[in-house]
Parts: sequence; structure tokens; C-alpha cells
Amino acid sequence: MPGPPAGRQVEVLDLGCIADDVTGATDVATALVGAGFRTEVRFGVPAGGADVPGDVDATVVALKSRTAPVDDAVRQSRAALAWLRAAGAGRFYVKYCSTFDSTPRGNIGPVVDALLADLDAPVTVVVPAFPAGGRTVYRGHLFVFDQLLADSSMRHHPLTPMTESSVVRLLAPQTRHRVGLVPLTTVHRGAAAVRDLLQGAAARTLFVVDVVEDGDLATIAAAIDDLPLVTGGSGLAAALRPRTPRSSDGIRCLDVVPGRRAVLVGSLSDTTGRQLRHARERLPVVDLEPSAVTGDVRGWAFAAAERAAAWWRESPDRPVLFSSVDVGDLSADVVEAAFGQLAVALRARGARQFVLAGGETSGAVVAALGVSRLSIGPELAPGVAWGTADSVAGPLDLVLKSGNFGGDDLFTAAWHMLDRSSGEQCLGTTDVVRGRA
Ligand SMILES: Nc1ncnc2c1ncn2[C@@H]1O[C@H](COP(=O)(O)OP(=O)(O)O)[C@@H](O)[C@H]1O
Ligand SMILES: O=C(O)[C@@H](O)C(=O)COP(=O)(O)O
Repeated sequence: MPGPPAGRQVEVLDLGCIADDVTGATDVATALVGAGFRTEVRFGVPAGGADVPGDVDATVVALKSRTAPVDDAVRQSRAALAWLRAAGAGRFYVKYCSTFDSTPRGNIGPVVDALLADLDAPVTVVVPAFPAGGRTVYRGHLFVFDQLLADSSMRHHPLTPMTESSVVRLLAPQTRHRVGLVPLTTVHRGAAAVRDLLQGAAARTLFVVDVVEDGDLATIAAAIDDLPLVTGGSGLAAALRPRTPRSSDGIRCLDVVPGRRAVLVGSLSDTTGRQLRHARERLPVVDLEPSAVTGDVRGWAFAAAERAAAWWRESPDRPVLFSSVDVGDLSADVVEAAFGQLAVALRARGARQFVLAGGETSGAVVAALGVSRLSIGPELAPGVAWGTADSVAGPLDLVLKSGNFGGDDLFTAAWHMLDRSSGEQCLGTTDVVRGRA
């Protein structure tokens, strides 16, 4: 494992986080910012040295590993861990989806097994719960608001259909190690009781932890302070605290990059469907055309960007909405490639502000745009924020929206927030965000 680079002391970087998709990365980064960590997101394992700026407390490495072949997901995650260790990170966090999106083979279990081995760590916790987003865990069973996971719309996810609600049963076939449960009764007895249960494990164990409200996450955060590796959705991240407390006042900065505006929607979730119905009545829309996409992706992207440019000539600030949702069943890979080409064509016509919906979709688009780094700005909804990105063609403003997050008006509310940001460099999170989405 490479050591820290010259000029950077060990444990200068407080927390290193590895996220299995890019919307999950902005979700967890948003939570960490709220918890007082000065946080950056990197897309892919950065090439070259571990060049984390001195004023960063937490780096999130955003991978596209959720649906990758198991070996590839493990390889990417271990490379991210090695990079974060070289950057001097003192503790590590694996971020997966709050609905535990995975297949019976992985990738959550194999990735956690590999990182536990690399860190020589005896136990970890498995905490997908995110009460602010309606995800709770009771007796190891994951709920999405009032429904068990397997009764929710995640049952029909195109890439990771979730047909089992017990996190213990989901994880068991994915890991070589024991799967334990920290029941809610133990969590309610306090941090010391949770710590005793974790420390009592006779062999390497992954402990699923019950959580029904934010206070439970605070208890877990206190109990896991000395674990080198913890795993979860973004809920647990929000309960962590920097080793060196910051005088964070909830202010997030956004450099508003002048340019045209676009919304690219490849997410097929129910939540995105509601947001799309709302936005279709208010914004000009271009639907993906199955025949054009399968025939000539670049040609379709060029023509679609031309249509957007015509709208922008009439009304330069008007966002144009692109959707794949009502066009029938295509191949997911082809749709991702089409959105990537489209984003590049839109950028060539002046687009600099993008709202992207769906983790896989956003991953494909940020890769096509050559995005390397994102700093998190004001929050639009729990787990969704504007950010300013570095890309091969200069700065961009981006929202990377997880399929399941945000209120019905998210695709229009995002632009109201950006308009408010113009002229102001920083916005207080409390007055801007909540209640809008
Ligand atoms: N019409 C379509 N036919 C087939 N696949 C599609 C279609 N529209 C989108 N997709 C694919 O479905 C996947 C959706 O996943 P993602 O972007 O993570 O969003 P979510 O998980 O919220 O549905 C992407 O790979 C996307 O390319
Ligand atoms: O934890 C979550 O729910 C999200 O951060 C997330 O990972 C959702 O993924 P997508 O729905 O694929 O965007």
C-alpha cells in the first residue's frame, strides 16, 4: 500500500469515503457537509498522486461500481481505498444505496469483505437506514416509508430488483463472513451497549444495525468511533462528526457558471416519474427516440441538441428537459451512451448547468463530460444538492439526483435556487433548501 505523499501528514484527511455511484456520492457528501466536514467529491479513482487540498476533511471517491461485475467493483473499491490511505485518511466509509441496491452475488458484500481484509479490521456495521428519506430498519428489515423494501417500487428496479426485505438475508449470500444484527433494543440501551455487542464478536462479522430515527444514528456514530471501516447509506454519515470540530454555520458556496440549462432524466423510479410529470407541463421536452437512438446515437444527440439550441435562442435561461422514460424498453447501456453523447453535444452549444436524474445515468454523463471533482453547494432536498464541478471543458454546475429523492417540483425548483444564487456566492442551507423540493 503506498504511503502518504511528502508534505501531507498521516491522518490529515479525517475521512475517506467510497461511494458505489455518483448520485450516492453527492448524497453522502451533502450529509458530510451538513455534519461539519469540509468535503470534496472525486469521480473515479484519481490518476496520479493523492493530491487532497489541505482544507479538505473528507474526500468521497465516486465510483460506478454498483452494477459492475463483482471483480471489477472489488478492484475499483480497493484502488479507491489505497488512494485514500495514501492521502492520509484515518477512517473509511463505504456508501451504498439506502435501499441496499445489489444482486445476490454482490456488490456490497464482496466489496466490504475486501476492504475489511485490506484494513485488517475485525468488524463493521451495515447501516442503510436514512430516516429523513423514509428508510428505516427494524429487526433487520428495511422499510421504504410504510412499505417493506420488497413491497416498494424497488421490487421492479431494472438493474437491481429488490425482492427481499431482510438486510441480513440479502447480505448473507454476498459475504464470506458472519452477518449479525444489532437490534433496536440494544441501540436504545446506548452506545456502550452497541460497542459491547460489536466487540464481543468471536469472528469477523458484518453487523446490520436497526435504526428507526435519527437519534439511533447518533448512538451508532458514538459506538463506532474507533472502527476503521463503517458502511451505510448517507444517514450514518450525517451523524458522524469531524475529529477536529469546525465552526460550520451551514453555509455552502456555489460558483454559478453562466450558460444554458438542461435536465437529463434516465431514472425510471416512481419518484422521478412524478417529478417528470410535473416538469413536462412547464418545460420544453425532447424525448429519446428509440429508433434514432439504436440507429445513430451521435446523430440523435446532435439533432436533439439543435432543438434545445433553438429554444435557448428564444429564451436563454429556459431549461430544456430530455427524457428516456416514456419511450419503451431499450437497452440500458444504449440509453446511458445516448445521454453521454447528448450532454457533450449540449455543452458544445453552451450548456453549463445540468440537472441529471438517476445514478447510472448521472455516472454515464459525468464520465462523458470528463468531470473530475465536485464541491457541494446548497441542498435542494435531503441528499440532493447543487455543486460546482471541474471538467475537461471547464467548470459546470451540476445536480446529480438519486432516482428516489426529491419533491415533485425538483426539476423546476432547482432552477429557482440557481437564480437566487446568482450574485450571491454563498447561501445558508436552512433558508434556501427545506420546503422547496
Ligand atoms: N427507456 C428505457 N429503456 C431501458 N432502459 C432505460 C430506459 N430509460 C432509462 N434506462 C436505463 O435505466 C437505468 C436507470 O438507472 P438509474 O439511472 O440509476 O436511475 P434509477 O435507479 O433511479 O432508475 C439506466 O441504466 C438507464 O440508462
Ligand atoms: O442512498 C441512496 O438512496 C442514494 O444515495 C442512492 O444511492 C440512490 O441511487 P439511484 O436511485 O440509482 O440514484
